[in-house]
Amino acid sequence: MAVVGTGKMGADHVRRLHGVISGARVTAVVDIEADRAKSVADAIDGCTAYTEPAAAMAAEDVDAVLIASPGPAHEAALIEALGRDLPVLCEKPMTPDAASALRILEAEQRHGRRRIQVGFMRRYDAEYVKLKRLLDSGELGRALMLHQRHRNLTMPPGFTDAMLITSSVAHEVDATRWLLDQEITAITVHKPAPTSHAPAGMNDPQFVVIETSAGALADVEIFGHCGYGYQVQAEAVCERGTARIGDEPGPRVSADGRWGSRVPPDYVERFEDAYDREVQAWVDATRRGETTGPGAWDGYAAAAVCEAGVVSQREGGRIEVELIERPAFYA
Ligand SMILES: NC(=O)C1=CN([C@@H]2O[C@H](COP(=O)(O)OP(=O)(O)OC[C@H]3O[C@@H](n4cnc5c(N)ncnc54)[C@H](O)[C@@H]3O)[C@@H](O)[C@H]2O)C=CC1
Ligand SMILES: O=C1[C@@H](O)[C@H](O)[C@@H](O)[C@H](O)[C@H]1O
Repeated sequence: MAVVGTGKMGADHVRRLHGVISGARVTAVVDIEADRAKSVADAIDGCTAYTEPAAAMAAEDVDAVLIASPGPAHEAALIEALGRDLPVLCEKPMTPDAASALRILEAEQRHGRRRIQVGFMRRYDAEYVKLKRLLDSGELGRALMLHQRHRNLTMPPGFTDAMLITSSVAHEVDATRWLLDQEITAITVHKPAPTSHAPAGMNDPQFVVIETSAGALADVEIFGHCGYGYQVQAEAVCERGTARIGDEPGPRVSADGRWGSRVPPDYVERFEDAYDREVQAWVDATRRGETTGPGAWDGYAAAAVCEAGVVSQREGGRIEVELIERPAFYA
């Protein structure tokens, strides 16, 4: 298979595909930075480095593609993969806005067969899966509210206010839709006084309120520069009880006069198992000739909600989300 984009996520996925996952072999890696692709390819027997996604996808030994280039580059790579009938695991966001996401929905429907899985890996995280099962079981009754916290140690240079929504809150947008099995109908983004640790001019943290089709409310604290680690938590408030995840990712250690757990530095460590399960599930489905997991409809819905969120962030107030009717193809 080919991996497109060999930056932080792409290189980690290559490591995972090569050393952790069974049933797949990385034969091509692509990066517009030729040296970066070459250094990743050189570490793997039989792997060729490319600078053009189309050239890698045309290679005879490429049967599937993992896309981990930046969001704005996804549309072209997805169209190329669909044109070659290659199964794809595309990192989130599927595309950066609703119009481009719609073009992908239309292209996949014209293709006539689902080929795209989107990298919303929280659906494969053990704690999220347990929370989903609990909510689906009905034991706690109907879910009324979802409280979510998403804190990053720091953000890479160039990370913008809009990306807090399109790149970070995108995960809670998908988690809310998936956990509650409801579409999102409106979003409001609030901007408290920023932390002095954020770059000048950046509104960080932000507080997002999401309304759903069945009248549930979800909130998300997104904090890009919390300064102490990477922390993702969620609590569902239901009619007969509450359920909370994400409090304790590591073992509780007593040592040096202290007791407690550690906070991981980033998503690569916090969600390592989830990425492993996500990629293994994709490889297994691909080998069976199937496409499973979050798909292009989920990528489109998330893009539309995030786009509305960026409008709320910029202009203030509550913005309604307009989704097209869900095509039967994505039922
Ligand atoms: N699921 C998750 O938790 C996470 C997902 N991501 C997603 O993964 C993707 C990559 O993010 P990072 O690895 O953090 O970015 P990065 O900036 O570290 O790496 C991106 C790489 O893609 C290369 N690139 C740029 N345009 C390209 C093109 N047209 N074709 C091929 N290569 C190209 C760049 O040279 C760079 O090496 C993004 O879509 C991002 O949103 C990122 C972090 C976590
Ligand atoms: O996708 C991711 C990053 O792009 C984003 O910047 C982080 O905030 C998220 O936690 C991570 O999962």
